[in-house]
Amino acid sequence: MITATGLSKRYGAKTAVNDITFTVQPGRVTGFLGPNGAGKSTTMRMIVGLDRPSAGTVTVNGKPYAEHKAPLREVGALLDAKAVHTGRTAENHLLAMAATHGIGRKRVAEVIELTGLESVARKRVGGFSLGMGQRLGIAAALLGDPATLLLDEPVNGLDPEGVLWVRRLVRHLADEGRTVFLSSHLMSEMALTADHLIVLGKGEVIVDAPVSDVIAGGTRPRVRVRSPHSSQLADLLAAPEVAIVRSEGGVLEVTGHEASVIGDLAAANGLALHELTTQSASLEEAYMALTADVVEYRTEAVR
Ligand SMILES: Nc1ncnc2c1ncn2[C@@H]1O[C@H](COP(=O)(O)OP(=O)(O)OP(=O)(O)O)[C@@H](O)[C@H]1O
Repeated sequence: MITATGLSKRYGAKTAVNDITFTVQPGRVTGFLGPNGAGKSTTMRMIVGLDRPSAGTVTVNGKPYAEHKAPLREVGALLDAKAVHTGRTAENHLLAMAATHGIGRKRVAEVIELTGLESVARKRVGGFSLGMGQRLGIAAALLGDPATLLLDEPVNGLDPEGVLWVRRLVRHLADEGRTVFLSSHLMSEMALTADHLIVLGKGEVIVDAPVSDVIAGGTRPRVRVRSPHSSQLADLLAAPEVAIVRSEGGVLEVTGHEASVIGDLAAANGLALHELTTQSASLEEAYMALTADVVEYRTEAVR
């Protein structure tokens, strides 16, 4: 479990993190989101004692990181996959880390296997691709079999098979009762991986809620209807709070009516339907709506 209470970090005049309070619960995957510069990396660094809070506290499994006698056994962190001695082999890197905590060769071999690094374990890390570096970072995070995992952009640089592997791995770790806290800029991936979301904007928590609530709250569901009588149907569906977009092939995109209402209305008027689908809203849309006011580095629309 990770608990932040009134946590702040200032760099000179710049407030990177402003009085945030949140708990990352065990047994579920919590996604950590926010626009560039929102304070995610700063928060993660404070969690693992790499940055000192200007105010407030953050604990991992009940204690500040620095007070744990064997921190690798409490929290495994993937913060910067490139922060590895490039002259070492992957195996030697893991053995060196393991030695600081009295972790044996057997566990090193286990995490190498778990992360699919067997074929490159004796190669120098300097020659690793981004994806291999990520796998090594995840292997290092898992080394101490920790109850809490902190993964900053774990799918960065991974191929589709690697992305799927991370998704399954974090799900498995959460199902074992561990606390999993991960950041990603890939909303579609986050929607598939996380159970709960904490969203930062300009150093403050703007959302702390289940993924399903975030998606449902940020967007109105759309229903796609296809009918040979689409014009007649559109006239019947028209109402002040209802938006209808007509497309080719007798397709209507309806916002403001549930699929059941549309189906019943069509049946009552003897209008055949060839398709009636509720389009699930995307996390990306909900996220964009939520963070529209807190984006610090705005880009111009491409013309
Ligand atoms: N060492 C530092 N000195 C001064 N300012 C800093 C320092 N580290 C971070 N900042 C500032 O603090 C703010 C938060 O940065 P942080 O890297 O935590 O954001 P982030 O949410 O991780 O962003 P990104 O998605 O781009 O990684 C930014 O405005 C950043 O410029």
